[in-house]
Amino acid sequence: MSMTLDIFDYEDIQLIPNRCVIQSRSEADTSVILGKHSFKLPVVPANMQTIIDEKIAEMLAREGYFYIMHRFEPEKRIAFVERMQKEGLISSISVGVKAEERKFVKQLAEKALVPDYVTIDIAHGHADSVIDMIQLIKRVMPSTFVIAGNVGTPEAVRDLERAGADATKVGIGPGKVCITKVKTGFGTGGWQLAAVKWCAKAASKPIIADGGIRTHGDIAKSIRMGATMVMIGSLFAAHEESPGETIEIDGKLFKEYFGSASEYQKGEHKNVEGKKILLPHKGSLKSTLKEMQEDLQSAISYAGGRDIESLRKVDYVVVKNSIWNGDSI
Ligand SMILES: NC(=O)C1=CN([C@@H]2O[C@H](COP(=O)(O)OP(=O)(O)OC[C@H]3O[C@@H](n4cnc5c(N)ncnc54)[C@H](OP(=O)(O)O)[C@@H]3O)[C@@H](O)[C@H]2O)C=CC1
Ligand SMILES: Nc1nc2c(ncn2[C@@H]2O[C@H](COP(=O)(O)O)[C@@H](O)[C@H]2O)c(=O)[nH]1
Repeated sequence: MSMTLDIFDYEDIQLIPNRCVIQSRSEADTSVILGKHSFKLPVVPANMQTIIDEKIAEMLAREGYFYIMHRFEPEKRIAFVERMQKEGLISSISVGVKAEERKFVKQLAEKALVPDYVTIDIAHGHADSVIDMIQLIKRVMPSTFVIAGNVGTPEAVRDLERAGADATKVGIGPGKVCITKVKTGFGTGGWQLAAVKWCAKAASKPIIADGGIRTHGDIAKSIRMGATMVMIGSLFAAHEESPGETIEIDGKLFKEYFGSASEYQKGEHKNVEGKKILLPHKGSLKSTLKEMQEDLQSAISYAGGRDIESLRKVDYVVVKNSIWNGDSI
């Protein structure tokens, strides 16, 4: 097979502006539809233990944002889904693929406790185990929207879609606390945006671009390359509400952010593919979400449109490592 693939990442791309048709950025509509629901932003905080907890999940659901609860306190998931559904909020959880996770899915179905969204969250999502899990969920809870991942190739997207996935999550190793690329030699780190484009071309259902987002502008770039939604860890870490531990160093506050495959998550040093970092304490999560929305509204105005769809058609240039040009925010 011969293939020509343009290789670039977020910092190598600039989108080209079009004539503006709105009077104010506040007119730009940043909402997105995923499954049966519409959300305020095409952005979801990573389903990681230092990024989201039940309190944040509830806040996001109430405020109209998409969320995916992590799977690292498995025993709490049934009560969580029950509570969210009782309160009329969207229920969105994660599962793995091991035997106890299959049992858990069957338990949900037996209780007729069907989450709106279930994300199958494992490192190497192009796997028989994931295909089996998609098929199980679709058999016992057909109305659940299944997100499967993570993958990094069109073949994987097609296989998971064929198995019944409603969306696939793209990104092997581009994450801020990821060490997969150095531990295994594999991944989309350094060319994640090109991988999103490559996978999106093969997809017939939504793609979620996962990992490597470092600036708000990267959200618009992901959408341009075919993503419906963007999953973000590091930009959502270290907020007032964030679950990670707060640490004071020389009078400055930091918060921890660790990988789901790190020893801090696993409690042992086995198959470690993640690390822990400390990030300067940020303000409130709500203020970051507000700024993200304003920046995306501005991006839509540069695209010459009124909504997210306008970002999908803009021209772009590849200018290697150009955007920082020695600057920082
Ligand atoms: N997006 C990314 O780039 C990455 C994300 N992660 C995150 O880390 C967390 C832990 O992931 P993961 O270790 O998959 O979860 P689990 O430890 O729950 O593993 C899931 C199952 O898949 C098996 N498995 C895991 N990796 C492989 C592999 N490379 N080949 C064959 N079987 C495999 C495991 O068996 P066994 O452990 O015995 O092999 C286990 O049975 C997840 O939240 C994931 O999203 C981790 C790495 C990369
Ligand atoms: N290789 C690993 N990837 C991980 C791990 N834990 C989470 N992740 C992935 O990173 C993104 C978040 O990326 P960011 O650049 O926005 O910080 C997350 O959604 C996972 O897909 C890990 O331990 N190893």
